[in-house]
Parts: sequence; structure tokens; C-alpha cells
Amino acid sequence: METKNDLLLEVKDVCVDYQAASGAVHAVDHVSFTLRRGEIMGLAGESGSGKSTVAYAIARLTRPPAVVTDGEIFYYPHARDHRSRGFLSRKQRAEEAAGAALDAVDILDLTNEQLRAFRWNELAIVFQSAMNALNPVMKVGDQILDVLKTHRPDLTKHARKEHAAELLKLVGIAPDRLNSYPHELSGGMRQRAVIAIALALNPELIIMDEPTTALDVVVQREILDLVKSLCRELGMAMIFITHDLSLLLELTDNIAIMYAGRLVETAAALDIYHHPRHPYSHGLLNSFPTLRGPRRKMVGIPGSPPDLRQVPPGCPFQQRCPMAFSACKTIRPTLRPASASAPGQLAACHLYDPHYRAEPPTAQDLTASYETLAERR
Ligand SMILES: Nc1ncnc2c1ncn2[C@@H]1O[C@H](COP(=O)(O)OP(=O)(O)OP(=O)(O)O)[C@@H](O)[C@H]1O
Repeated sequence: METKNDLLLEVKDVCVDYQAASGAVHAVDHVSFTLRRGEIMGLAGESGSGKSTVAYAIARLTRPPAVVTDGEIFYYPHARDHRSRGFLSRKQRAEEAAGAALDAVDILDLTNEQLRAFRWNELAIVFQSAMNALNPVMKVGDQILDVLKTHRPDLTKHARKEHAAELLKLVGIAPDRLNSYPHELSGGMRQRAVIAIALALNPELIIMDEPTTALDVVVQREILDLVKSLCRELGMAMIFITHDLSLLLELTDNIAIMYAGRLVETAAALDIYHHPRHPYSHGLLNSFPTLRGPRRKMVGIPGSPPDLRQVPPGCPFQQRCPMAFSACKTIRPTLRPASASAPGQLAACHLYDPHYRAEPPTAQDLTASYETLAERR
């Protein structure tokens, strides 16, 4: 059973705007979710839906013109060796030393010094096209050693070298590659090296933002298998961000789907796979071919997302939704249970509100509505 002790991260009502001359872009609009220790969560949605901005907010990497305008991001520290405790305040460290249980810390309130200790030690992030993030004029080994030198001054030079070799081995690269320059490695190997650097301090949470988009499908699969097994082996939680929902079905425990800066559905990966409830999730799943499972007719979602400076009232998906009705145009739906058989599956959609509709739509209803829409085009 899930307990409060399992909680690692609690994102609560977070809003992020990009302050543009033409008006504020509401990139993240009251997003809330939780992550348990060791959980692999997927964050999916079309390009521009706000996925990366959520990641930036969690890592406190938002820079002007981005501003976190509301919300809290609680991190639940876990009792570990004290070298990783620099992100706690002096008062919290004294409390911990006195044997008190640690309270959650709001990442948005950390000082710059606390943040430095928090990143790498607790949270590592691998960005889009990360394989180009390596310094081209520095040997791979030296890049790993640099991180260890800065954050593990307690280790001897020899111990750091040994640890760097172990990290490379962990991601499936022969340790003699420590002496290679990035251009001497294949794209997949560079990506693995970046992951090794992210793992250098054994973080509790790793965020991967589209880490495999630049790789071919076979290498992509190898990297996905690798990160999944590393999470399981090291007990590390992960938020994996991609626009390709089908990638997440096999990789993750739970999936959150974003549309126009909002979460529209959250559920166990299996529940999304068998029966996505939100019409957007249904459309998104049917926009990608799957490698396994039954063949599906691909229909796609007509139209494009709204301008995030002026999202229409009601549901942000209403203009593209094949099942929208009058309430969708005026009343903003919030996440609510969408299925009695899968109580953890939540959808922000009036179709699942008994106040508007006695029987929720079936998967066939959703498919048929998209097909009708496609025929009308
Ligand atoms: N510097 C900026 N100024 C103004 N708007 C921005 C800026 N950066 C991002 N945005 C807008 O914020 C929204 C969310 O962007 P974000 O990159 O978080 O989406 P995403 O889902 O991660 O997309 P992608 O998969 O393409 O990275 C988009 O509409 C984008 O145009």
C-alpha cells in the first residue's frame, strides 16, 4: 500500500508563464501530480504542451521570460548519507540530527546554495539532444571526473577514477572509453555517457526530456531498456518526457498527458494502453503506430492547439474534440475519476461527469467520433 513515506515529489497547482511582449504565454496552468520513490512516470503531449516547462520548474531552471506564477513543488527528503544534505536548511539538518522525521522542502523556496546541492545529488536532468551536451574538446572520462571533483571532494583521485569507470560500465560502455573524445563515440554511446554523468551522484530522481529523439529506432529502444533497468536497479524515480505516447506504454508505471499547459489525463500506463479516457489521449494514442499489440487504424487529431496567450474558456481541447458539447465551451473541467474499474485513472473531461452524461463514452464511441470527424473533412 502507498504511504506518505513513499512520496518523493508533489507538484501542486504549478503555473508558469512566459512573459512575451504580445502577452503572457500560459505554458503551465495549474499542473498537479505526485511521484513515488522509484516510480517511472511518463509525461506526454504534443510539442508546445508545456512538458519541458514543467521539468524546468521542478529543477528550478526556469529563466526569464519564464516565471513560476503559482504553486508549490514539495520534495520529500529521504534519510541518506549526510553528504547529500546540503539542500536542507541548517534548522532542518539540526532536526534530522536530533532524530526528527524530515519535512518536505518546497523546491521553489530553496536558496541558490541549497539548489546547487539539490541538483545532481537529488535530481539530475537529461535534456533534449543531450548527446550534443558533452564538451567536444574534453575526454568523456574528464567530464565525469569534473562532476565528481565538484560534488564529491571527499573522494580520493583514485576513487573518483574508479567510480567514473564503474559509471561507464553501468551504462554499457567499456571503461577504456574514459579516454575517448565525444566525436569518437556513436550517437547512442554519447547518449549513454550523458546518462552516466547524470547518475554520477546517485540521484533519487532523474528527469529525461526527449532524450532519444535524435537516435534511430533500434538505438532508441536500447537506451529505453537501459534507463528502465537502471531505475529499477538503483531504486531511482524518473520522469520521462516525450511527445510519443506509444514509447511510454512499455517504459513507465504511470503516465500524465498534457494539453495546452494542463494535465488532461493521469493513469497507470496499462490503463492508458487499454483504454485512454480523455478524447485527446485517445487521439494521441491513435496518432502513433505501436510495435506490439493489435493493429489500430490511425486517424490523427485534426486542427492545432490553442494560442497559449488566449486559451478559450472551458476545456482547452474543445475546438478539436469530436465529442465536445455546450458545457465544454464554458466550464473548465478538472481531473476526476473516469472509470469505476480503474479508480486511479483521472480525466479532465465533462464526458465522465455524471452531471452531464449518465454513461461515459466507450472506446468504440471515441473511435467512431474521430472517424466521423475525419469523414466530414
Ligand atoms: N522563451 C519563450 N518565450 C515565449 N514562449 C515560450 C518560450 N519558451 C517556450 N514557450 C512556449 O511555451 C509553451 C510550452 O513550451 P514547452 O517547450 O514547455 O513545450 P513542450 O511540450 O516541452 O514542447 P516540445 O516537445 O516541443 O519541447 C509553448 O507554447 C512554447 O511556444
